[in-house]
Amino acid sequence: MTIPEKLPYPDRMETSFEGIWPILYAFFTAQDRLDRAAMRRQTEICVAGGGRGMAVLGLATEVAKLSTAERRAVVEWAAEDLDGRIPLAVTIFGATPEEQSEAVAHAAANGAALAILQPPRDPAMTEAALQRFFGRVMDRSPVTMAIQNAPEFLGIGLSPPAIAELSRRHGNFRVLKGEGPAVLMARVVAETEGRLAVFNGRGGLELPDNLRAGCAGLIPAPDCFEAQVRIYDAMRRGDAAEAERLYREILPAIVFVMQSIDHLICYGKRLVAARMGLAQVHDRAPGLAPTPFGEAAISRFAARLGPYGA
Ligand SMILES: N[C@@H](CC=O)C(=O)O
Repeated sequence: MTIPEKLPYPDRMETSFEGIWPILYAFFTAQDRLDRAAMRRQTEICVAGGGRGMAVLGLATEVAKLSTAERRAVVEWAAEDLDGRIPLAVTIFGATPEEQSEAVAHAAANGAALAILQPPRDPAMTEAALQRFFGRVMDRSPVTMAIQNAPEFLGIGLSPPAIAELSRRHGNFRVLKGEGPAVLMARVVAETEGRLAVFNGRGGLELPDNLRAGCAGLIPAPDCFEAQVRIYDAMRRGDAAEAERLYREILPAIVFVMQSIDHLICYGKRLVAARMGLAQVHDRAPGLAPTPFGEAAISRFAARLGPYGA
């Protein structure tokens, strides 16, 4: 795909980047193909449960295990299923700026409001080289840009001052998707001086404290995102006591699931499947195999959370 210098897509700057934007898991069939029906069902759940937006192709979507054709299918299905009801954010995966620019153009052509650049999986890359890499993709992008900063999960990332510098250099870099403690998010918020809407992930760990730190919202997997929408709303109307009460209810499930990304993919996906009424989960290798103990825990959490409303 050729990337035109200036792309004819509409200005999407009006999207308000705040609130809870659940990110889809990748569900597979017994034949190891993406499960179209389960992907559609997740989108319906995200809309019905009050997602302010929806995201695809992050760590929860197992982006690194998908082929280019599968990544494109996930974006196209999400756009088709959302049908403009809430905005779509697409995580961008690729080893070179050119590959990432092609994925950004594809996301934009499918109406994405936000493209979230994941660093290339090259832990040897210096911070300055990573800034240049992101900058090259940002300069050619027709959509609002974010980066996913998850050094603990990806082995590569930017420090708060480097994020701030990148945001000063590139006016279309307006959102940060972090995966880190609330204390770190507070630093990023302070250093970027209001230029970025800062989201955290990590399944929603520390949600009330993330909001106190100045985060605009959260990009969690859908495990218990409707409760996170209620927590977000309670914090925004100043009812911290209610937010903390709701947070205490979901915290055991979040802690259980969010032990690592492999754990999230194995058990978080099973929690969503149980809540959706999906009888079986087919894992794509390589990945963590569930144990009977883990599956029993997921059944307990699913019973406590109940089926999704949609
Ligand atoms: N933000 C994560 C999910 C967990 O919070 C992602 O990128 O998938």
